[in-house]
Amino acid sequence: MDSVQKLKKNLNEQQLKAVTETEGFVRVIAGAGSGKTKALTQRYAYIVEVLGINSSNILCVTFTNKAAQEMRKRVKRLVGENSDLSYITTYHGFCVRVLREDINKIKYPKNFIIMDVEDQKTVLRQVYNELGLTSKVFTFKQVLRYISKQKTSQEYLQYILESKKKETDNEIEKIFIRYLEKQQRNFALDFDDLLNFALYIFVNNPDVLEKWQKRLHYIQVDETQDSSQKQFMLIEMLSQFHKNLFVVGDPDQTIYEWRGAKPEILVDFDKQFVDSKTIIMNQNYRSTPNILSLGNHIIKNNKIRVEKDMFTQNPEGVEVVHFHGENDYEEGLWVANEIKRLVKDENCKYSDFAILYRANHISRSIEQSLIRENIPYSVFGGIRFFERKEIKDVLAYLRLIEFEDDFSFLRVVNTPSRGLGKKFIENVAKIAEKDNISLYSALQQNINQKALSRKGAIDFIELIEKYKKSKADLIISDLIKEIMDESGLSAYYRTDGDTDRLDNIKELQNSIVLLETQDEEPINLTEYLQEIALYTDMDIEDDRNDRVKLMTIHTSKGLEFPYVFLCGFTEGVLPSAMSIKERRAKAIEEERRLTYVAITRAEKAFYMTESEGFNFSTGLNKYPSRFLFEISDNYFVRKGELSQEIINEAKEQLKLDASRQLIQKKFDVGDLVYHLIWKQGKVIEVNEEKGEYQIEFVETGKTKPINFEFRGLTKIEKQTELTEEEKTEKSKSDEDWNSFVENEIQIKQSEKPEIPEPEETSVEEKKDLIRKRITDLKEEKELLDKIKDEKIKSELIVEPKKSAKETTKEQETEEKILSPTTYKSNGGNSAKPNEKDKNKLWSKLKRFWS
Ligand SMILES: Nc1ncnc2c1ncn2[C@@H]1O[C@H](COP(=O)(O)OP(=O)(O)OP(=O)(O)O)[C@@H](O)[C@H]1O
Repeated sequence: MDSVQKLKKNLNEQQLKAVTETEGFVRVIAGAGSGKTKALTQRYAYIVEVLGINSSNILCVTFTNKAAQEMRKRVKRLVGENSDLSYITTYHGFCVRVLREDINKIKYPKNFIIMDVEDQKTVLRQVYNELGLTSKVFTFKQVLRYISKQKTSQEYLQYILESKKKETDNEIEKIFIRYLEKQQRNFALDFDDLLNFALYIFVNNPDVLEKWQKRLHYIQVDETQDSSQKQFMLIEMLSQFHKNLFVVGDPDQTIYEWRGAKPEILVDFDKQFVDSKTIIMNQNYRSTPNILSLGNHIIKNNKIRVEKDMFTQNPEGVEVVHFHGENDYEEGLWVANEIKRLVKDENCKYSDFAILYRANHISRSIEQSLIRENIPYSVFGGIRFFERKEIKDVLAYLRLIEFEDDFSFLRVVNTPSRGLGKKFIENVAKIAEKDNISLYSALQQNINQKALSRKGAIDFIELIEKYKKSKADLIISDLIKEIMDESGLSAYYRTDGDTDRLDNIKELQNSIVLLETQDEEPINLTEYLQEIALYTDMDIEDDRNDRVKLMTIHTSKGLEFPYVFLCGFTEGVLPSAMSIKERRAKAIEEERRLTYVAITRAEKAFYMTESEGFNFSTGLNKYPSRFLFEISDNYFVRKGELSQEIINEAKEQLKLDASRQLIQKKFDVGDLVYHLIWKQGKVIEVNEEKGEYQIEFVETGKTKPINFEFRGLTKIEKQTELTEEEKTEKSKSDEDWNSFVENEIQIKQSEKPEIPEPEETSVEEKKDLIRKRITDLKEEKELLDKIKDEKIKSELIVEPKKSAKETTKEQETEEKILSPTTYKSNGGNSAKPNEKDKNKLWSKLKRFWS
């Protein structure tokens, strides 16, 4: 067989097209399981073997290092050992190649340093020392996030590459500037710099750009849906000479939009490159028709996508199953038993199973069931639930209170930091050894000794003693809550900025509440800790390769497994509470794509499971995911009883959310608007499908996409300079506005609240609610005042007045409500708004609260 035949072998018609269409701009929309990797590697080999192009003239960009390695391995099999495959790389990898060759253009040495996160932290440590800061002000994590955010724009390059100086009073900005100075002095580049520097060199050195353009005859991009704007800008620049650009991806599998991925690059590729060709690879080789139709059925509900229906010629297979449990214990147990049954009846291995979830904390109940049922498992790209730091910390507090053991003492005595260092612990240890007592007793009995009598130590002893006395009066879930608050652990994890840790602790509480509500007898702390100890010390003898794999859906991207369980298919988990709260149609679409990714990982069987109970993250009862209700009954069979009552409640909840989500556009093209940060701008595009405006801001000259529901945007009415008389009127009306707001607060305090509150709310809680509402109301007023002040201060662009027809009555009222000064003219002589306006205002404020 000659090499052409070899490379065309086993390809379907679309794959063959993708392999042989080598010239021009080509886009391949490759659905899940359609053999994208196969097409990409064969195409690369085709260019080398059949067209005779040297591999050093082909750039192939992948999304991860792992994908690049895999691809190099496969290509090597096709083209042999001797080709240079170093241009099969990631975006970062390619930028390093460019910089190694051309960084001297910006007077950096070719042996510049690439910093990893640890190096970044070392630099920050130095900066903190110099500025006399501690991590109490900002954690490294917060600063690193800030630095990365600043580096999404290229502005900072002026400070390191063009020696522009910057003064600031802002603490975090000061840290950033020092960090940049240190980077510059050491010729050190962090990961964000790699792309920015390469782009900077290309933009400012046309000769360098041309050299690279001419060198790279063919460019291939994998997972294009996950590329960011800047990454694609680099590719586009490079492809401008030979104009051979091949992009492949699946917009339905975009799951990194939150991190800057722009699926539009792939979706609108044909618009950007009008002569481009599009190939749709829609034959799936991975899954059964049942699994695939479920995926197709769900993803159809997304609006931003390229229409494509996947098909397969694989045999029918078994039905998709939905299991509903009464609680997460039942859910986990059902999954474990189903795995055991299949291993026994279908003769499959544990490694054939993957358990996927949206959020890490979901693994807790599943892990407990797997351990109980003696099923070996490993957590892919993560840590087992009971081995996570935060869980161990909380349990150590409980253990110390119950058992006073040394391990727990050492773990928590300085967590969070109480300023008790190594020397201090050594002193305690000496006494413990001499008196043959526990470390805790040594400290407690000698707390008045000079060497031990530190504030941190005294507080710690007081805290533990308090709970040793009161533990009998508290249920364990309350005990954890109080410890978290009083020990400072809650605050510690909150400032750490890692919400996953707090979610995991809530999940631990959740599991205890479940135990407490299930058992008639109150559970005893000793028994509980002993049971938990079993989970932290798993000693199942097993073949390390034959284990069930647990992982998040994000980690599962690009992988395939015979049997897949999607667990925790619960509203508030998938879609996540955050995406629901943000109320962005876009965020919900990304969550739907995650569901699609999970479904399409399965080859033989797919299960979706969820359960009733209480969700600590959302503070609400658990209901099945909204996506489950999007699936018609004929696509799956149900196991476990899902009562009509739960279905009704869940749908009611969704209706509530939907009514909140129906956020209409408030502005039209041409409207002048005011943004709290970027000040004055003009709406130049309204995209109803995406729910966003494109706004060009006067001060920065930049255009930004702003969501419809963003509250910090107000319309600027046509306004001319106020006369003195008008200014006096205005200030009078401001007083009226203030007294109106005060008055409203009083009226509302005395009225029965319009928003129904749970019956069991205590008087204290009600007071808190009211206080919160008053604060919110005041904040709303301050916001309005600020906008109003700015409006008057700024020199406004005068736009031709709109015709009455263009502005609807409703918009008028809405805008009047937004603008306090309009009350003056609204009711004729009366400065106060009329009843109708008051009600409108009130409902607006209610919306603001909700
Ligand atoms: N023409 C073909 N004939 C038979 N099997 C194929 C063919 N093309 C691909 N496959 C098989 O289909 C499966 C999916 O392929 P691959 O992993 O490349 O898909 P993908 O498009 O990268 O999927 P995803 O985007 O969902 O991760 C693999 O097991 C692959 O070997």
